[in-house]
Amino acid sequence: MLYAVKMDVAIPRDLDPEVRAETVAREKAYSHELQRGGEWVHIWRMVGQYSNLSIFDVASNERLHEILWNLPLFPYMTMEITPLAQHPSDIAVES
Ligand SMILES: O=C(O)CC1=CCC(=O)O1
Repeated sequence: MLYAVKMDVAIPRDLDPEVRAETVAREKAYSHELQRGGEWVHIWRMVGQYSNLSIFDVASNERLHEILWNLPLFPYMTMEITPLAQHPSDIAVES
């Protein structure tokens, strides 16, 4: 199941800089692990924003929830989640 997830990050300005750096480093490592495992298919920076647009390919709604809930930056994020379906004009799937 494919999902587009827009993540807007808003880390409080007064967060301890060490906690901030450590949380961002854990977020990166967690993201890399899921990318290597094939569930986090794409991550794009949204120009001019502390936001990303990501594509996930996961087995279920529950699995996506688990992944997102465990993001180290989850407490500082707002997300918009869009389930994706094949488009009939996609030449990659046209028969
Ligand atoms: O910087 C972001 O957009 C938040 C984020 C998600 C995965 C990652 O490494 O950073």
